[in-house]
Amino acid sequence: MSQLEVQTLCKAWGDTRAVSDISFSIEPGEFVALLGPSGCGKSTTLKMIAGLETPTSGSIRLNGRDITRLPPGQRGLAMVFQSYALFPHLSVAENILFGLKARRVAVEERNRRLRQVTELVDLGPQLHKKPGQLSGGQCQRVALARAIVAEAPLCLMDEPLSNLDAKLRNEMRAELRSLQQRLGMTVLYVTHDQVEAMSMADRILLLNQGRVAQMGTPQALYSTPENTFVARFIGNPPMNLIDTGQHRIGIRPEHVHCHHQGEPARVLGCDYHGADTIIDAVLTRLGDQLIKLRLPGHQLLSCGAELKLNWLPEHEHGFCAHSGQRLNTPFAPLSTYFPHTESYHVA
Ligand SMILES: Nc1ncnc2c1ncn2[C@@H]1O[C@H](COP(=O)(O)OP(=O)(O)OP(=O)(O)O)[C@@H](O)[C@H]1O
Repeated sequence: MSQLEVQTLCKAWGDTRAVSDISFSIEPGEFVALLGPSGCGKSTTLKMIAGLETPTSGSIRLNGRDITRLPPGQRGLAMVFQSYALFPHLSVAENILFGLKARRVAVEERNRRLRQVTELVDLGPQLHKKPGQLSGGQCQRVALARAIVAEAPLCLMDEPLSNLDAKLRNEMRAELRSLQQRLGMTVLYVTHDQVEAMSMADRILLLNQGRVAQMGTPQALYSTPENTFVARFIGNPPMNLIDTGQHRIGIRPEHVHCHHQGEPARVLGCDYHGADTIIDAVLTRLGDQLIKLRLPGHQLLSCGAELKLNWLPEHEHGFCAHSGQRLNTPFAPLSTYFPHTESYHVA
């Protein structure tokens, strides 16, 4: 039985349809990232699962129990918020144990869980401090500890790392993921950051305009995007989409090579990233459509330089020019215009 089962969930405010017919399930111990651009309905979905927003229609089941209309306190869920939501006048220990006290869990049991969790999140020396005396990363650990001691069947996390600086965020991602795996926690994690979702999640639920664009493993979304929205949202720089009139052909920047035979292109500029260089060019025989390629190392190509670009036919993704849906039927690949031979790197 799935831990969480969401069926045809909808939320509308007047004419605004924030969430339309969302269905998905989460298995026990799974880490699912709820990903999508601003305004796609992530928070609304999370709030409906938490009981902070009433669905217009649809159902939510937790461990087989229908919780659609239950008040938040009776759902037995743990939550970690972006703002940490710590009580400033309570100590770290009191903050961590607040929920257990409210549920009248026995003192011995509370202390046992506190000892266990402080070791897990490395907060031992901070237990008597107030949140105002802690760093952002430590506050985040307190919020995590509070969710862990709840031992809830599902933990909802709403952009919990977005207030941390880039370095700490990276460290906390790895820490959080390893804790979740060690404890077998089931997590639904809201983020708008595809790197976070790709690196942490077992599966990603990608939303677009209140609907499910695709749900699957990070690899599935990357290698077989079901539509042009997924193709462009996952991957940085995004997948190139080239209109051929009949179809839209997708090619990832890392799959484009410079080649002595290939589609003529003119360089617009280079962006050096250390390990590689992103080159912007236009395809001169295809209406000057923009194409990006990722080449290893430091590439110095001047604006206006002429290139020939090629890629393997199996790296092409075909999409319907009108609906943007992935083509399951064979399509005429662009790369048949020029036979593939050994590629070379730009000097
Ligand atoms: N209380 C409300 N009343 C009316 N419209 C709302 C309300 N809350 C959200 N919306 C609308 O519903 C849509 C989805 O909003 P939601 O906050 O779920 O998006 P989100 O994906 O979480 O965005 P972000 O990443 O910016 O937080 C948006 O168009 C938003 O304006």
